[in-house]
Amino acid sequence: MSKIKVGVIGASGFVGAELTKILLNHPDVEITGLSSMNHVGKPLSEVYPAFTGQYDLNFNNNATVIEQADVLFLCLPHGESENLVKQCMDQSKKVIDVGADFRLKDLDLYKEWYGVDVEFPALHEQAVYGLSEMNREEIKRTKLVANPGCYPTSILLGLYPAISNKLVAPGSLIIDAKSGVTGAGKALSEGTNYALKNEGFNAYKVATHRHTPEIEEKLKLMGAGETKVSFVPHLLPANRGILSTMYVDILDGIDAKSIQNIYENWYEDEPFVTVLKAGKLPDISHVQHSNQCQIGLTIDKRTNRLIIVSVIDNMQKGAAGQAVQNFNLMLGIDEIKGLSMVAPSF
Ligand SMILES: NC(=O)C1=CN([C@@H]2O[C@H](COP(=O)(O)OP(=O)(O)OC[C@H]3O[C@@H](n4cnc5c(N)ncnc54)[C@H](OP(=O)(O)O)[C@@H]3O)[C@@H](O)[C@H]2O)C=CC1
Ligand SMILES: CC(=O)N[C@@H](CCC(=O)OP(=O)(O)O)C(=O)O
Repeated sequence: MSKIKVGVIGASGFVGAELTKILLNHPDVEITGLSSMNHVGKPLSEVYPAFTGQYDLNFNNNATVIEQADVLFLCLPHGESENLVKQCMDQSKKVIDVGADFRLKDLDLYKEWYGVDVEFPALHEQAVYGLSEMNREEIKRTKLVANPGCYPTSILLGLYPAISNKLVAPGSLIIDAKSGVTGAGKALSEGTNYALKNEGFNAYKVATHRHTPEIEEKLKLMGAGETKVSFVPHLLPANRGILSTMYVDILDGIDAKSIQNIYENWYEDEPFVTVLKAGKLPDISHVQHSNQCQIGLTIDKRTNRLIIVSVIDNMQKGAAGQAVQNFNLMLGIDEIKGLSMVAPSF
């Protein structure tokens, strides 16, 4: 079988580099181009010396990379993708957009939270939200995937069985999440400066983070109805990983064992989601560098709350790994191909 020609737009960024690393080990892929804005003409190894002596390719411009590939991954800042996706689709390419431009179906909400005007609404209608475990069949049929945000991936996977099986009263949910600093991308601002953040730990964008409408919109599709979430992200002094904790009121009459069983059965056949045995809790170090999500459940009998703890690697299941999972689905390839299943980090 001839290899699939793949280009990475914005390969000079953290997610683009992580994707390039994954794609290099994907047996069905030939990387035909890597693009950047400020590094065109320079080799990948100059920006990421880890590639030295292993693999190299000069960064090219977007138009050339699009032309030479059949499938494009876009790893760009918000608002930069829409135009380029239009160019890709006009040339009949398949696209996985890792940024936020196509995640929200409600375009008024998108404008409100991102401050970006939509130029091509029909493209937004076409896009399928790429939470692989939720929309697998639609992803297989689409030409445009909107890869989910990193926080929403961990949160939605954690809540999916409880919401879909109506185990909890969605009402208003409390979500408390922590992300490693790679979540902020390569262009480190003062907010993620090592000297300022190492040994520190802070909440940010409390109840104002742009992932809030994405979480609410997708929870509704899972059956939650009109739900509001109080979402509080924190910056963790670690490179990678997201740990999200969700607190939800259990509906009367549902016991701990049933909830545990429903979760375990729901994800039984999922290669990238594991529900831990009762009493066990996940740790970001158990999923770093892999495409895994691990979920631990606790029933707080005193308050009648289900407390769900969900962990992922923001660069893998939260971005590049899930993007390749969606690529495999779109191209009819085994879903796990090229993806790291287990990657102990210690
Ligand atoms: N980091 C994470 O954990 C996650 C990130 N995402 C999303 O993925 C996207 C990329 O994030 P991340 O890699 O972290 O960000 P980075 O800031 O690390 O990288 C963005 C890259 O985009 C390139 N770029 C910007 N504009 C253009 C353009 N017009 N054409 C070509 N290249 C361009 C820049 O290239 P250059 O420097 O060469 O100009 C830069 O290297 C964002 O939308 C982000 O929100 C999603 C989930 C998780
Ligand atoms: C730690 C940190 O700063 N994280 C980023 C979110 C990660 C990200 O890149 O957002 P998308 O998934 O929407 O693309 C933030 O809070 O803005």
